[in-house]
Amino acid sequence: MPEATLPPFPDDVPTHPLLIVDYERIKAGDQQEIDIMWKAATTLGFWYLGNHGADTQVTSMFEMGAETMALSMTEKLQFEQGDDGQSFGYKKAGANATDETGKTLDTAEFINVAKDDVLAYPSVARRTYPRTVNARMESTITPFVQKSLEVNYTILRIFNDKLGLPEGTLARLHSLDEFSGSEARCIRNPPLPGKSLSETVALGAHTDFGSLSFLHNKLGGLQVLPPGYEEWQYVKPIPRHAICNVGDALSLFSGGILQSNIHRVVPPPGAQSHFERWSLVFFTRPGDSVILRALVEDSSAIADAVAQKSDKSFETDSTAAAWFARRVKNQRIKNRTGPETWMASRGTEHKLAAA
Ligand SMILES: O=C(O)CCC(=O)C(=O)O
Ligand SMILES: [Fe+2]
Repeated sequence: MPEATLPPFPDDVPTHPLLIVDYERIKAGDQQEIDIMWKAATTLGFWYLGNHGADTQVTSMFEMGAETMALSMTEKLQFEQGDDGQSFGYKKAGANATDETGKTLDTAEFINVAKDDVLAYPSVARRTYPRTVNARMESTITPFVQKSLEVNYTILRIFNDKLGLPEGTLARLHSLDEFSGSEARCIRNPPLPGKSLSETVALGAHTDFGSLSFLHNKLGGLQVLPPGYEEWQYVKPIPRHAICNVGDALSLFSGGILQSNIHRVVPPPGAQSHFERWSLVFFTRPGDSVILRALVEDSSAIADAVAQKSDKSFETDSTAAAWFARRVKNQRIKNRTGPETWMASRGTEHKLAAA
């Protein structure tokens, strides 16, 4: 759907402001701009990123998503991610719980494409995909993934420096040569007019599992629960601006200096609620074998941060692959035995909430 036909985000709905960061400036080393991003990443963990240069790739990815979601359910289900903790592939709407009660299911369907399959194409690295994905692998998905990798590795390089880590530390933990959970995701959420908000949570409250998320959306619906707030706050989409956020892995590596904040997706507000909501994310996640723990030996700033939070643990004893599989698996409603299953799908939000 052309953007011009979508109603604007209503002006009587409160939103949570995010800092705006210019990608070209941080890439060029502009310290003032880097300080803005650092402030955002160490407080809420969310910021807008303008001037990222990915607009064409994003538009094509939404076309790929529309072509994929238009396939028959029978065809899409051949590529479903399943109940074993595998993220790559198609996820049908209603496959996941949205809270500990297990009473409401998610309303979003999405397609996840592994960066490993994109980089290996036409060889199959992790799994196969619907024909609409294969048809656009070279023309659309590879350029989007390459661009997203460039953006996220630029941000990782800057955080590496700010955290006082030896050069290349974060890059090595996210090596492109190692299999990882990094993936591109295109999400479709249908309009559900007349249903109450509690029945229509598109994606339940969560922190992102990996290190960095590069998100593109057009309609409202994304909400954050900033530290110290009791009510969810909408994040208003700004045209041609991505929303970037820190995930649990990077928060753990940094000893909690970088913040991985809880968020969820609900139907778009006001007149926007009558429209399908599409969003697109590239998730950068650590290499599968990397243990998620604070890098205390590599940075005195991280060691100090951990020492100051003696009531929190930044040692997970978990590889990135196991962390990711545990969380994906335990939010699947098929695997639910009780509230403990939901708790088993959680990340750092409880441990770090009162930091
Ligand atoms: O659709 C959105 O705006 C956010 C999606 C999200 O949080 C996720 O896929 O992890
Ligand atoms: Fe998320």
